[in-house]
Amino acid sequence: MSIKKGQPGEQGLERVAGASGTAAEAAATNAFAHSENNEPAGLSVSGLTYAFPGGPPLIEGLDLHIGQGEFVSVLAASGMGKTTLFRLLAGLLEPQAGAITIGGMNRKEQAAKIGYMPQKDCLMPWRTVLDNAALGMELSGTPKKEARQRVRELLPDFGLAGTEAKYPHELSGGMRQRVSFLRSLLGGGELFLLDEPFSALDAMTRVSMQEWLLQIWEQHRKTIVFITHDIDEALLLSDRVLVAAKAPVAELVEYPVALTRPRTYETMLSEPFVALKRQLLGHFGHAHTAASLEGGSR
Ligand SMILES: Nc1ncnc2c1ncn2[C@@H]1O[C@H](COP(=O)(O)OP(=O)(O)OP(=O)(O)O)[C@@H](O)[C@H]1O
Repeated sequence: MSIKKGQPGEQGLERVAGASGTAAEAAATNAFAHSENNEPAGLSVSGLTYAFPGGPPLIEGLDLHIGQGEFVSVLAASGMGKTTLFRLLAGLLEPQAGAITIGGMNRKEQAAKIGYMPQKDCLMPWRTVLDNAALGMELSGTPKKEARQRVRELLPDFGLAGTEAKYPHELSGGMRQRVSFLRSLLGGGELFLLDEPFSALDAMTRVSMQEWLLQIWEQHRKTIVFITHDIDEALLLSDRVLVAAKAPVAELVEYPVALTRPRTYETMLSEPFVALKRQLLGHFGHAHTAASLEGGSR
């Protein structure tokens, strides 16, 4: 099974977003855009099937393609198997059937390109920000001095200026997530699987992290697959939102998000944004909420 289109969009919302010309151009001129073997990091999944031992299938015959440089969110009800899908993509679980390729190559050969970020960051508590962030580069063979220099150059972009000698326990949740992201990026990460990375953050920090992630993505144009329960977050960030229709997950319904970029929090107040939100609320059966967004008080 494959991705199917969501309900027809409102006026101006039909453009199928994806690895656009601008994304490709950005990739061509960006030092981060390709890792050493110069393969792009589009993700393809075909016939993916998984069940936990003794359990019913959670994912059955799923096909999926995410283009190089795309930002795609996955929305689904709790327990549908989003984290399981990510763990399969990251190679932490083995599917019973199906293939996963990255840049046309088997996922296993591309493991170094995958940055999997679970909800809780996995920083090493005994390492400073500088040493945590440099770890990815060091593991991929870059001399320590050079890795540290690269980290120092990028700390300000990641909102981490002045933190290089700090330890994880001295940082806020948002700062820890940014160190973790920087480590993956510098380690050659091309495809980022972000599993509700902001869910543990307070509302204000979450907003600034969303804006920060958009800015970093626009600079570096990595491929990002993002799990969230939050429709606003999915729409603000993504080129496409994929919704799991029913269990087992055999197909994902696609909602292209053709809102202009760069996007900021103001975008969420715009009419096209609200129109898309109405569609998604409708998808999840919140007909009353969707109707009230139309201005009615039914
Ligand atoms: N190790 C495991 N063994 C058996 N069943 C599991 C295991 N891990 C998860 N499950 C089950 O698989 C289903 C999908 O879990 P998963 O964590 O992928 O869902 P999810 O969509 O990410 O949920 P949430 O949005 O609540 O995080 C759930 O019913 C869960 O109980």
